[in-house]
Amino acid sequence: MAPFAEPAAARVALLGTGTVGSAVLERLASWRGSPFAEKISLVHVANTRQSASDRSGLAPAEALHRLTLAPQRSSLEAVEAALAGEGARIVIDATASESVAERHAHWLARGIHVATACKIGQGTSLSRWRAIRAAGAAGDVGYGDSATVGAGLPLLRSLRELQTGGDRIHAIAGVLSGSLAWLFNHYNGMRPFSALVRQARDAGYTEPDPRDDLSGEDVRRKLLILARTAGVELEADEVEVTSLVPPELAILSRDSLDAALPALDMPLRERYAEAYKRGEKLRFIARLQDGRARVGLESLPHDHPLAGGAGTDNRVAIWSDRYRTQPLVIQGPGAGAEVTAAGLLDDVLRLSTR
Ligand SMILES: NC(=O)C1=CN([C@@H]2O[C@H](COP(=O)(O)OP(=O)(O)OC[C@H]3O[C@@H](n4cnc5c(N)ncnc54)[C@H](OP(=O)(O)O)[C@@H]3O)[C@@H](O)[C@H]2O)C=CC1
Ligand SMILES: N[C@@H](CC=O)C(=O)O
Repeated sequence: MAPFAEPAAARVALLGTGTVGSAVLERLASWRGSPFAEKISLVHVANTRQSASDRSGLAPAEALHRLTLAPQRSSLEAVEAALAGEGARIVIDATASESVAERHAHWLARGIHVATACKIGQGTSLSRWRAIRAAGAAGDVGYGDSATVGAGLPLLRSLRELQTGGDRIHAIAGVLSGSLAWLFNHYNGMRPFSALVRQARDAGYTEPDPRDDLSGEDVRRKLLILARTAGVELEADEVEVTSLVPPELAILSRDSLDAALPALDMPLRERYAEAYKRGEKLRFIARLQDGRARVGLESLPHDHPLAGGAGTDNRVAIWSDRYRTQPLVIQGPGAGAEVTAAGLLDDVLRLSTR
């Protein structure tokens, strides 16, 4: 390379073209002609069914169309070959896939950066979290996880910066689910809760299976990521989780779920009525303190600091050495395609110049 030549654009593979993946493509397309676009070359796009690769770059606005025409079946084996070439290599994980998460450490070990919205990599078993951390450190590659908690809100970044500045994290508490925040901000006992769940799903706030939100599993993963980032290396089963999903709903296949959602209605109407009588609000809260972690629905006084916010707002309080009495509070939209895609692409831009 000539001494002052521009570095090659980072080569990017996007896995997942659903709610978040499509928004990533839209944001990339909106960068056309801007300096951001020059930093990134999209060379591979895949969902579960198909994949399309082009070494000279796929136009983001046409990527979904290229995918429908692609003769190539989707295979995770193809990702490395598709990324081969000069410049930084980055996988964007916009799936909710166990098999994609299982490969994060592998890609890092091969010198490929990973930017992920999926929490299964860092938010499930401790051994997988450690494998990802170790592979990233050994390969001097980056793992972009901003979108995994708070859909890109500066939560993980703040925890890391506080610790880099010498603080110990004492406790974390707050609303970590955008869909549950939206549900409890809108539920007033009049419309059935199940109807609101359908609306949150259709707006793209829930996980592909909304039971992952309602059961507290998604919040468990986020709390595990926050706790581990704060130096509290918990195993998944060390988080006490109280689910909102009745057993008869939990056992159903995804295909039969929609019709059975009204099973949520009566128990939540009762919880709401009790809270209302006391002048309180229902909020789905995650708490970490003294190495103990728990997640579940709480009834909070209406003026409680964690009861505020609107829409899909996450609201998270962090206590540390410098924020000993009054916590640092971070609030903002915690779900939705656009903010999540923006968080992912912030990470991609950072990784592209590492
Ligand atoms: N929605 C939100 O507000 C937020 C979501 N996230 C996370 O983003 C991720 C994606 O969520 P969302 O877009 O809503 O989910 P969707 O179900 O809309 O999209 C998932 C996509 O992943 C694809 N996919 C699944 N497995 C594979 C695989 N092995 N290889 C390639 N593609 C695969 C699916 O393919 P196919 O189309 O063929 O089914 C689909 O295109 C989740 O992990 C979620 O937790 C994080 C923050 C906020
Ligand atoms: N389903 C999640 C989406 C973001 O992680 C949520 O509701 O917070």
